[in-house]
Amino acid sequence: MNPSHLTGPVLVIGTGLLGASIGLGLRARGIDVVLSDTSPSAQAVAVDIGAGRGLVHSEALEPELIVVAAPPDVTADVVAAALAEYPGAVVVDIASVKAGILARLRRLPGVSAAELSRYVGTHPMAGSERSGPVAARAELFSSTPWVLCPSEESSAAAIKVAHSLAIDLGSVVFRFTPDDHDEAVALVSHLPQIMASLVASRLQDSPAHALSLAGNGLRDVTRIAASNPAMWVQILGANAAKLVEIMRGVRADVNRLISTLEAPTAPGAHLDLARLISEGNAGQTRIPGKHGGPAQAYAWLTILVEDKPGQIARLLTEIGDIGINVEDLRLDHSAGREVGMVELSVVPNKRVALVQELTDRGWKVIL
Ligand SMILES: NC(=O)c1ccc[n+]([C@@H]2O[C@H](COP(=O)([O-])OP(=O)(O)OC[C@H]3O[C@@H](n4cnc5c(N)ncnc54)[C@H](O)[C@@H]3O)[C@@H](O)[C@H]2O)c1
Ligand SMILES: O=C(O)C(=O)C[C@]1(C(=O)O)C=C[C@@H](O)C=C1
Repeated sequence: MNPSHLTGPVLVIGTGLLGASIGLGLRARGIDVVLSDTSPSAQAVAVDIGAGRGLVHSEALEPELIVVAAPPDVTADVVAAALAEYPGAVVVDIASVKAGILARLRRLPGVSAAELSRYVGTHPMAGSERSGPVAARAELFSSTPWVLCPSEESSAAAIKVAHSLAIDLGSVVFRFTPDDHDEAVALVSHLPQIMASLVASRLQDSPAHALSLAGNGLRDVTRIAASNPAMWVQILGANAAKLVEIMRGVRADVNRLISTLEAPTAPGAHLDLARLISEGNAGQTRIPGKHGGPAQAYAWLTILVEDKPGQIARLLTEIGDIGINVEDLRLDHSAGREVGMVELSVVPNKRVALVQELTDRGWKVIL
């Protein structure tokens, strides 16, 4: 592991999924992490999983960096309080929306331009549909984008510390204005959340026999529909104007598609359906691959495993021994059969070798 750019201590305020993951990642680099949360149980769990030590209010703490990882609607006020209480620290927040937080900070009485020079708004593009410190992972940020949105007031020294945090946690750093950030995440993060929730909400009252046929298509599209409503109310509300613009385009497409499906044999109907799918193909191939690099189509293979403890661990250990990197992994079960299916992807030029090696070792690979 390379030496850390941060020296610490780092105070993390808000020790849920993101705050505790940041704590775990920094602790793994040996940095002193101090944790604080308005929920004593969230703070205690974060301490218990090793994300840092609890803040002791009598301690004369002089943090190098404060990371505000609280919900978006309290973020500006928590940042302001941190700037005032720790005059030597750089303060970053990691909330999912940026322009509104900066605007509120500038409006808050008592937040001077000098104080704002120590603040940088940031957003790690990594997370999960789960909340709370129990779901935290030290590796959450590895190879994922981390956006820095410095304001005109942010000092070069503060931006450098924010940059160091992202780099120490293994992220790829991007720099956007707060407004450009909000426009980008409306499309790549907030719209997907809305579409996942819309699709999943159709399932609420659907007959159980229909759901028993659910496969990976449905799971892929709805994973994030399990996200925390309280958090997303704040995110969507704070980015409403940017979202409305995109959703008007979605509405026009949905209306067009409804008209097409109402007369599926009419001239041009098949062409319109083909257009939907191929426009989707064109957009999907533009999604970058890991490490912020160019899009890469991975090759998938499916391995049948006995449905008993330890089989998947054994499979992954053997793939590790073979020396091929697994890029993605999905698990599935055949209804009513004592067998599981592990679907995994690798870079295309490793697929044949992996199939051969696994077959030689007795695994049943479905091509
Ligand atoms: N979940 C994601 O996928 C994700 C990804 C990137 C960024 N974010 C952003 O990170 C932040 C935290 O999200 P999360 O998923 O970790 O949420 P979470 O619900 O898991 O944790 C939030 C924590 O903040 C605490 N908190 C609330 N008010 C506080 C206050 N005034 N002072 C101190 N602590 C307070 C809560 O008790 C809770 O423990 C949010 O701003 C969110 O927009 C989330
Ligand atoms: O992987 C997920 O669960 C996420 O959706 C994380 C995700 C995203 O949209 O990429 C969600 C919201 C955050 O602000 C940042 C990351």
